[in-house]
Amino acid sequence: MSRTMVALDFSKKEDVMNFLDKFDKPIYVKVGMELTYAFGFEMIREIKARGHKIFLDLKLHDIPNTVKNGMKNLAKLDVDVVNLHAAGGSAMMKAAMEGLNEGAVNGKRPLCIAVTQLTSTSQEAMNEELLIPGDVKDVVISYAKLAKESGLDGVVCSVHEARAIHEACGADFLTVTPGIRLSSDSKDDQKRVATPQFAKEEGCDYIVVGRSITKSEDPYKTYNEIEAIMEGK
Ligand SMILES: O=C(O)c1cc(=O)[nH]c(=O)n1[C@@H]1O[C@H](COP(=O)(O)O)[C@@H](O)[C@H]1O
Repeated sequence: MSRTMVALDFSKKEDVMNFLDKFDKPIYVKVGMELTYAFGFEMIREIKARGHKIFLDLKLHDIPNTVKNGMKNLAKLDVDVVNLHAAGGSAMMKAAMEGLNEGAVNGKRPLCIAVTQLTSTSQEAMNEELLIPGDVKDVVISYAKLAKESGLDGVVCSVHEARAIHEACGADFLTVTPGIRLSSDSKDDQKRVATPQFAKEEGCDYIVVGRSITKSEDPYKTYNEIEAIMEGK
């Protein structure tokens, strides 16, 4: 199965389906706020029916009881991965895992990963706007440790932190890395970016790629080129 999760950040349902029509084998896709808020969970069922794996990226962040019950309902969708913000703290993350276990379908719950610091957050913004002192890498590692202690399966981080997270939390602790750009691409709103090649070298388990694939001239070709790098072919 693919190590490239394609962010399906499309505004029209037909664009999603046209994109998926190009693939004759299952891939990993990420469904986020844009699609879910526009089309609801029906979209999840349609994508699942085509055999694709789904990372449902709704980044929960609320009081523990609310997150627990929200996660219980997300688990019932039988998606492969869900996420939350580590900034919600250990009580929230532990509650999320309880909810996921309660909602598990046939004894199988989705994997749960914690967003550490968004890849659109720069060192300066973290220190000066969010008032979190220190080095962004150290903060990401400490959030990753908290997520691990809270029973989560991994984190969302930038490529630049993935190696240190594996060293601190173990090789099995998943690192899922957005902020991926080809060397010719614009960074857009992302700050902590890296190429697929560097992600592969740093041992990232999965990369999340949106615009570099979906806005490329030939998305199918670009996907295959990126996936070949991740698979080391
Ligand atoms: O949780 C995420 O997926 C996520 C976390 C993060 O720190 N940064 C980040 O970009 N993402 C998501 O990854 C995707 C990146 O899209 P592109 O910048 O177009 O490749 C978007 O759907 C974001 O919502």
